[in-house]
Amino acid sequence: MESRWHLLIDSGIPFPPQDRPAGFAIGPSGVFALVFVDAIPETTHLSRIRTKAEEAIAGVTYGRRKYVPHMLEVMLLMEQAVNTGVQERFLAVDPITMRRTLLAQETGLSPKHARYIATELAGRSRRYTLISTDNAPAAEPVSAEGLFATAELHESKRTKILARPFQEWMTFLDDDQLDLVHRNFNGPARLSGPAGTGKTVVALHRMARFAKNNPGPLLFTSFVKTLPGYHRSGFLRLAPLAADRAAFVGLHAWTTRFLKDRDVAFTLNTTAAEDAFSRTWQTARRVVGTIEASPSYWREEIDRVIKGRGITTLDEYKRIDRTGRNRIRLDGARRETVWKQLYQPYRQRLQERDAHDFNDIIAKAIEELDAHPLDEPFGLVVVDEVQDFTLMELRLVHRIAGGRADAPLLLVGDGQQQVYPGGWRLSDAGIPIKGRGAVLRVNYRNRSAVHDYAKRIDASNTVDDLDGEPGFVLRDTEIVLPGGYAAAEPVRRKEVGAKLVEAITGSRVPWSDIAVITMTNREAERYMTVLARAGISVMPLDKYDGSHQDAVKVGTVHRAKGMDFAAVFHTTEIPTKTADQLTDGERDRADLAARQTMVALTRARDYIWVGLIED
Ligand SMILES: Nc1ncnc2c1ncn2[C@@H]1O[C@H](COP(=O)(O)OP(=O)(O)OP(=O)(O)O)[C@@H](O)[C@H]1O
Repeated sequence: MESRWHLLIDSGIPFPPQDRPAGFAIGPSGVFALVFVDAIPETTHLSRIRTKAEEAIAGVTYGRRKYVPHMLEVMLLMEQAVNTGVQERFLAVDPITMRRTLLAQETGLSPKHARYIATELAGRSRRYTLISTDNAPAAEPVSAEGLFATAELHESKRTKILARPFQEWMTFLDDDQLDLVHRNFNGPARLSGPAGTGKTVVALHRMARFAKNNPGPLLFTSFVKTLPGYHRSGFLRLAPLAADRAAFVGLHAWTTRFLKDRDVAFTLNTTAAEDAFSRTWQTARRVVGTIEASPSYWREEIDRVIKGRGITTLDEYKRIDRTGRNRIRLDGARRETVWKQLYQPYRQRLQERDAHDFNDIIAKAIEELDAHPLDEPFGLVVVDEVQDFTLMELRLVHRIAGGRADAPLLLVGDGQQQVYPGGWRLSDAGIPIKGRGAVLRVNYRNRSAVHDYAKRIDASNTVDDLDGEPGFVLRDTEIVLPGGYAAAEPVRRKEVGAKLVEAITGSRVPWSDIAVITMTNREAERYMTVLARAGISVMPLDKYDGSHQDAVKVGTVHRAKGMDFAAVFHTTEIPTKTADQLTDGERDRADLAARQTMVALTRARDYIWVGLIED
C-alpha cells in the first residue's frame, strides 16, 4: 500500500455489502468511498451509497471545524473499468488503474488530517477495520482553539501554515458555514458577511454538493472578468469530476456569447460609447456641470443609475430613490435637465452610430431570455461580489437561473466592499429573497494586526438591506488568526516608488505572495515599471488566475477583490480637506475610496504596508 494511506474495510458479512460502501481509502488526495461492482449501477443506487458514505463521515470534527461530507468521492472498483461520461458523479477503476487514479486526484489532505479522519471513523464504529501505512492509530490531540491555536504559531510552524495551499482549509468548515452549505433554500438566496468570512468558500461547496448529487450544468459568475477563473481551481479541488459542466465566466463574457449563440444582433462598441459621452458632455457641462463638475460622476449616472436600473422614461427617473448617490440632490427639475441634456443626447449619438454599450447588451439578453429561456437550465447559478452589479445585471442573472420565484440563484457579496459607484437595495431588483438571507460572521483570512488596521476604515454600505435586519460589518467580525503585521508610513509623492520598493524588499515576503493593490490603472502601470526597474519580478493582476507565480502581482482594487494574498502593499492619498470642507460629490468619492481601501487591505492574510502619500 502507498505510504500515508489508510484503508477502512467493512467487516460485516456478506462482503461486499450491497447498500453501503465496502470501505474507505483515505490519503493525501482525499477520502474515497469504495464500492465493488460488476457493472455501473443505477444512479439512484449510487446516490443511496453516497448518502450512506456521507452519513458515516458526517460530524468528524477537527478543532472548531468539521470535515465536509460531500468532499468524499465514490470510487467503483470493477474488474475492468469503463470510461465515465461527463455527467457521471463517480470514479470507476480496476486493479490496474486504481493506484494511478487515486494519486492523480487533486483534492489535498495533509497526512495529519488524513490520519485523523481515518482513526475517527474507525473509532466510531466497530464496522470498520483500519489498515494504516504510517502505523499511527491514535489521532493527535487537537487544541480547543482549533487549527490555528496560538501555541502552534511559533516560527517554524507558522512558515508551514503559510506555505500550505489555501484550498486544503476548504475540506473543513465551521458549523455556520456547513449549515449554509446544506441549507435548503428552494429559491433565490443571499449570502453576505464581511470580508474573509468564507462566503465564496460556502458558495463553491454548494456548487460541489449540487454537482455530486445531481446532473446538469452550473454557473459561477461575477462582475469582474478575472474572478471566476481564479475560483475555478478551488472548485475543481472540491468537485474534480464536475469540471466540464461548471462554467466559471464573467457576466459580460457569458452575455455576449449567449447573444451570439442566439443570433441576436448587437454591436458592442465601448469606444463609440466613450466618444458619445464626451461629445455630449461638451455641451451638457454648461448646465449639468454646475450641479457637479466631474464628468465621471455623470457617466456613472447614465451607466449605473439610468441605464443600470433599466429606466426608460423621465417619469420613472423622477420617481426613483438614487440610493448611494443622494448627497447630490437631484430634484424633479434637475432630473429633467440630466435626462434631456445628458441621457437623451448620449442615447441619440449611440443610435446614430448603430452602437451599443454594455448596458444595452444586458437589456438585450434579458429580453431574449424572457422570450426564450435557456434550453438546458442551470442547476445552480452563483453570483460572487454581487454588490457591484447593476440592478439590470441582477435581473439578468435571475433570468439566467430561470427567472422564477424558485430560481436556483445564490447571490454572494458584501455591501461594505462595493468598489464601483452607485447603489441599490436588493429589494429593488424584484428577486424574491425574503427569508433566504444568511450572514457569516467569522473572519478566516486576516490576521489580527491586519484586521485591526482595516476595521478602522469607515466603509459605508449602500447595498445590503438584509431583509431589514441590521448590517454586520468588518469591525464586528470575530477573527481566528493571531499575529500579523500592519504598518502605515507617510511618504512624499516623489518618493513613493522608492519607498514601495524599500517596503517590499524589507518585508522579506516571497514575491509570489505579494500584491500591490492600487486605486487606478495608471498607478498600477507606474508601480509595475518602478518595481521591474528595481529588479523585482512583476505581473499584472488581471493575468493572475490563482496559480503559483513567482512574481509580485500589481493591479487595481477592482481586479483584486475576492482574492487572497499573504501580503498587500497599498498607497493612498492623505486627505487635504476635512469632511466638512468636502463638496457633496467629493464626499461620495471619499466614501467610495474608503471602501476601496478596505477591500485592498482585507485581501491580506499576514502583512500590510500602507504608504500615506503627502505633498
Ligand atoms: N472554515 C474555514 N477555515 C479556515 N479557512 C477558511 C475557512 N473558511 C474560509 N477560509 C479561508 O478564508 C479565506 C476567505 O474565504 P472567502 O474568500 O470564501 O471569503 P469571502 O467572505 O468570500 O471574502 P471576501 O468577501 O473578502 O472576498 C480563504 O482563504 C478561505 O480559504
